Amino acid sequence: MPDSKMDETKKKKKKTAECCGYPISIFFIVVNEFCERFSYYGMRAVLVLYFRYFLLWDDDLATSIYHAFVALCYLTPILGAIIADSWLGKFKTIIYLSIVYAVGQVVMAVSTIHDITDANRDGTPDNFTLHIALSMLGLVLIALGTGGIKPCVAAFGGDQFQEHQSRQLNTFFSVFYLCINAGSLLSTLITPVLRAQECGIHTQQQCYPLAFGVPAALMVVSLVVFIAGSGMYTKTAPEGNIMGSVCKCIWFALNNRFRHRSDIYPKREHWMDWAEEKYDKLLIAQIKMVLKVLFLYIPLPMFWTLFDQKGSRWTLQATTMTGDFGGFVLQPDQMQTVNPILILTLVPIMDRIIFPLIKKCGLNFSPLKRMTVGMLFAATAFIAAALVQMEIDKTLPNFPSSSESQLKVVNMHSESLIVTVPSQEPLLIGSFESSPDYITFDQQDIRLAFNTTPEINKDLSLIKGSRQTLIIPSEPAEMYLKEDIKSKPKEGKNAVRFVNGWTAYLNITNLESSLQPSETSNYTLVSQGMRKFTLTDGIQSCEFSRKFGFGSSYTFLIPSDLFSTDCESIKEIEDMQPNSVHMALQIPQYFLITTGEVMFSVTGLQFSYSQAPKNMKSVLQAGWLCTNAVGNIIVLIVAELGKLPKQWAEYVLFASLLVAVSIIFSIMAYFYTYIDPAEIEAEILKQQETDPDKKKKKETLEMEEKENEQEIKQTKI
Ligand SMILES: N[C@@H](CC(=O)O)C(=O)NCC(=O)O
Repeated sequence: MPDSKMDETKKKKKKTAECCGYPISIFFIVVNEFCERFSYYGMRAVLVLYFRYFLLWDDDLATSIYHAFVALCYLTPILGAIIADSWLGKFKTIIYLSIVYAVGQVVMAVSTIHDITDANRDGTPDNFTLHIALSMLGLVLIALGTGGIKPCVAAFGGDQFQEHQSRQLNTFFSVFYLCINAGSLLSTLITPVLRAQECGIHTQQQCYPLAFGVPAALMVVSLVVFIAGSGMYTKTAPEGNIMGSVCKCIWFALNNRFRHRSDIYPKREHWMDWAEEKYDKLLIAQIKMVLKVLFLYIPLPMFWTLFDQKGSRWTLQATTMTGDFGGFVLQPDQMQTVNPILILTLVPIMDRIIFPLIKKCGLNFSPLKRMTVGMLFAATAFIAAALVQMEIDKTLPNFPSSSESQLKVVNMHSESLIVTVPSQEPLLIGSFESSPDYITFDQQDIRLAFNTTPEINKDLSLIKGSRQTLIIPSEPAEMYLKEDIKSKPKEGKNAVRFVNGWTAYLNITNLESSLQPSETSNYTLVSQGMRKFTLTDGIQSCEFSRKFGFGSSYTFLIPSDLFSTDCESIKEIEDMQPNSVHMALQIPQYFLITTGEVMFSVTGLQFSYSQAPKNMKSVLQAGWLCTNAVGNIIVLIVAELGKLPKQWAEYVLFASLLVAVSIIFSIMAYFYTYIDPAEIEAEILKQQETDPDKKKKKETLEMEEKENEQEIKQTKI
């Protein structure tokens, strides 16, 4: 850093106003972070639902685009860091990219207004392409904004502290993390509630504009708060195209090393020292510091690979559990809020009690050791998840394998039937009853015999890997196969369907279309709790109510005396039992992963700041965030493509991989020596002042740059 600039920064630092030992300016930064994280997590909480139920994408497309968006949010920090460190400085970068971010959120909110293209006023958009284009534009702007400012805000916060405030600096990173999680917790609770409201100009629909609009408003608030603190910040000036210089310097060192590969040249301590002929010692030293830390980051994505599965695999696991806590009911995706709640309690406990206690015991719990222990905690969380999975598996139905087929028989005929099934005892099925459970077949082509007069023999061709029900209507010869669901219904919902034994068509609430006599409806999904269905044939009607748990499936048989019994004669066949393992069993795994997160992530954030040279603080923060992006990409590739047949085995595999990676990381950490970048930089600057070669090197560099420029000009001519 040029001496004049360093003096300028020092002078500015002296002026910062303090409160309880902290610079007042950080108040604006943490409030800004709170609002920004509210905006980000709030939007994320309803994003998949928007894809699924507004844009009507299928599950796979919705989850892939969601993960790709999250990965992009953690890749763009590198762009933000380059802009900040080389061009605009952190302050301006945060302002400009926050504007991009807020615009993105507004575009996103606009894309969710169905009325803008709903010319026929049927409640659904007429021009999906416009909504998709707007939402993709919004998401790209959001990813650019949120990712771009992320490395700058943490580093900018760190810049507000002076040398004598190192204790407060560490506390700042913890408070910063608390704000992230307070924002995330509140928005994850609030935005789904906003979405559940109904709104619209021509027709009332789920209120996505409000669910996306509130995060957009919070982003504007975040920007205003940040600007409000403008007069109080310590702003370090950018130092020109530092990334360009870093790349050129590394390239030169590599080239020079290659040119001098013969043994006749004396070895140098570090390969970067081969840049000494041309580049400043300070720059070389700074690059060495950054490379050392980046090298250490190589194993870290594995932590995020496990951590980020709490939003996917663990939420899916929760859908196979019950969330009835007596006084309140927790939905599977709400289980994720346990993480920020635990962060809000664990960070102060760790900071105030656990870490000081460890220090008092004389143990050196250095940042890298903390991170290793954090990884091990995350691995244990996955072992806990595997144990929970084993408990769940015991209660799951016996679903068919890919080579098997399963069949159930439902008798809507007025008399009992004896059904002869290959390699089974004959089944006696009463009127309006079903066979006790699904029968599994290794073959697809089977022949069934029925004791009707005349006897019926039916050849069936079953679907491999499927569950089917053979419906025998009042006229047995017209029997037909209906495909059943073969996995737990999504999001902890319940799958229900009706078989119409009434003599006329029926309209039933929640069903897509009316049901003809003897027809079986498709499944409709209903949430947990008391649900009411109204059945009507256009003349008569009756109501049928039932309380549902989580993850069950039922076939309701409608008898011919439906209206005379006021719907009470409807018979239920339980195709899939409701979930019985309680979601509370997931708390230990959440506790372990969050403890791991506090040790790993909060420490990593501090470590990345403390070990970075002054002019590359944002770059290292970006490097740290990139580990998260790579982790997300690994989730996409490994977890989505390479599924193991047993979910618990996949959890154990991930836990083992993280243990292996943490061992490698601990070895790398053992050889890492902590540095004080400011001290090293000051030392080199001092040496350089007395170094006669320095001036010469600078002149050579300037001459080479001029020559390059001339060459470029000539080529243009
Ligand atoms: N614990 C997470 C927040 C969450 O998942 O709700 C966290 O702190 N992430 C770090 C971030 O910067 O968002």
